[in-house]
Amino acid sequence: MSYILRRSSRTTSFVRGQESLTLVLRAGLRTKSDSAPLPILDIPKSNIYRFGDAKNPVFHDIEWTIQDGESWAVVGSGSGEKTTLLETLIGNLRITPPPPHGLFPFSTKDPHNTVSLVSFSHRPRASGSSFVDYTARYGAKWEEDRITLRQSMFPETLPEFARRDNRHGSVKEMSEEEKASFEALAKDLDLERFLDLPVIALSNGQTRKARILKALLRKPEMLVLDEPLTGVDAATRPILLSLLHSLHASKNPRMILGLRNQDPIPDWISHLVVLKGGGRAISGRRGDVEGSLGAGGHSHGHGISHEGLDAKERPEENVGSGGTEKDKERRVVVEMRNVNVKYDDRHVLKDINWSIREGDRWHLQGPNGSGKTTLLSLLTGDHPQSYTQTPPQSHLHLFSLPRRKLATAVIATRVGVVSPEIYNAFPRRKGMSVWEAVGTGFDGGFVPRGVKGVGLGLSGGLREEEEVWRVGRVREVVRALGPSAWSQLANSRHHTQEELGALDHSFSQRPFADLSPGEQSVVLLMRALVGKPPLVILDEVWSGMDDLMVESSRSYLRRGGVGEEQAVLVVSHWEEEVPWGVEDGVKRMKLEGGKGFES
Ligand SMILES: Nc1ncnc2c1ncn2[C@@H]1O[C@H](COP(=O)(O)OP(=O)(O)OP(=O)(O)O)[C@@H](O)[C@H]1O
Repeated sequence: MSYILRRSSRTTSFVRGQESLTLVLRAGLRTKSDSAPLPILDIPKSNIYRFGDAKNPVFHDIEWTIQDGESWAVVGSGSGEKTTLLETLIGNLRITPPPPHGLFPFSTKDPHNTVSLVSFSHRPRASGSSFVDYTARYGAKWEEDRITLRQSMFPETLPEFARRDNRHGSVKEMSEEEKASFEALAKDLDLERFLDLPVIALSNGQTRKARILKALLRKPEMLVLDEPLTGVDAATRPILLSLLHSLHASKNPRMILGLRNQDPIPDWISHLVVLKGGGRAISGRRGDVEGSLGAGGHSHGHGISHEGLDAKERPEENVGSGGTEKDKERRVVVEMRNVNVKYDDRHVLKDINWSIREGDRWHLQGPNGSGKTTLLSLLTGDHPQSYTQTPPQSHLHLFSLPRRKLATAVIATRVGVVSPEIYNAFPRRKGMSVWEAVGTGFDGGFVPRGVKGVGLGLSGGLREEEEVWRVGRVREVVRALGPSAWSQLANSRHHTQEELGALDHSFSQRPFADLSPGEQSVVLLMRALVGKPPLVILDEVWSGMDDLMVESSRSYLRRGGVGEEQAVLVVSHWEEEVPWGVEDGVKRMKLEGGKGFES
């Protein structure tokens, strides 16, 4: 059976008082002695609201019941609605009217301990207004940076200074049996060999698996995993899915998965909630609702042109690399010869040889932990070992100069980066507008500078001509990648170019910190492109974006958003995420066992 859940015209009639989360979850809790089998999850026809907003339901007429033995996934475009619905399960939103038998009728536990949510759909936000130093992992300096994965899992083993701040959660001391099951799970997740490494040293994929392991240690009755496959390499995906299946089958714990439209749905999923956008959803048996997948959010050709993509040439800023290189054809942007990175006895990159030329389109591939992020940190000059690649053993040239002859601040102006690290580190400072966030891209910093919010250049002041060019560029990227290309409003009816321009302009004035994760990802893409840097690095660039954002950004990149004089390096575990295909001349650099293989 399937249900169509749609926007109600009489939404206010559903609004009740501001019940506390616990009351909502506990309401009418039945005991195990009742004769009918208790559903696992029970949301009878309800609206769902954010706390503090009793007028505008996020979801309308939601009906979602999970019976014992069923296996559910919630599928949606981008992270927005999917993550919000999943957050409802941990009490972050208000269900009205409240479920009469509690949200989880099967559980007699305190509802707060029934369910854990681990979300990979977008990266955790930086803690606040300050910048987070993501380069710390390349040369852990602080005591806190040395805490190992094992210590973070078993707080009783933490050194005294770390126990005090309680940042590592409150996992209770475990029995020998529990410890054995932990070791087995760590082995299944291929985390065993990383248990005694500093947490900060783990790669993105390793960190994600560690978060699942940590959630399992808390022994929830239900584990909700939002996009568990994001950032996981192709070989690990089936292993991870099979582990999740066996845990779910043994009800230890039960699972609900959140998946993106484009993710493959595991065979063992029997039921789906398909989010349709605008607070609507279809739920039911997989066979009944699967046909509607992908129908929402995949609108094409909504008549939006991306005019003015060909920015006039950027005036050359004198950064010590000579001014004539632009005239030379297919200049070498990066040159690596026998590049190595080691941490004590861990040899992460071995004799890498790689030349990146202007106009190149590269797909950097490799399993989790193979060294992709480490390699990128050499290109951005963030890694201390970028300085030690010196002749005769090795050689690292960036923009035709030995790395040590280029200040890191100069490199930052020449490499535009989107990455999980930048997303995490970027400050969510109160009052920083989208315009200013984009404008930080010119100088590669994290703090808006200059009266016009387009930076001050390396010398601390801009020539008028450069300032005019920068202001024009911010306008241009906001116009090309802004909401006129992807918002529901822009797609709801025909708009004039003027109206679309106004929509983008008002977006550029919004506080960056108030944007959804998908919108923030788009803005950080604008930031990476705004200065037309000779090298653009797009590492997990689509993370958190919804389908229309991905579609419009891909199309922009392919249609002149990056010029032929720019080199682009895309890092992704999914071939189809690379905006260019082999027919466009995309080359591959694959890292495996520390070595690089070009194809
Ligand atoms: N400071 C460190 N000390 C020891 N090992 C480290 C340190 N920093 C990183 N590593 C190890 O280097 C390896 C490469 O990490 P890196 O983050 O470059 O991998 P990756 O290919 O980007 O992985 P993913 O796809 O998961 O993001 C990992 O095994 C990681 O644990």
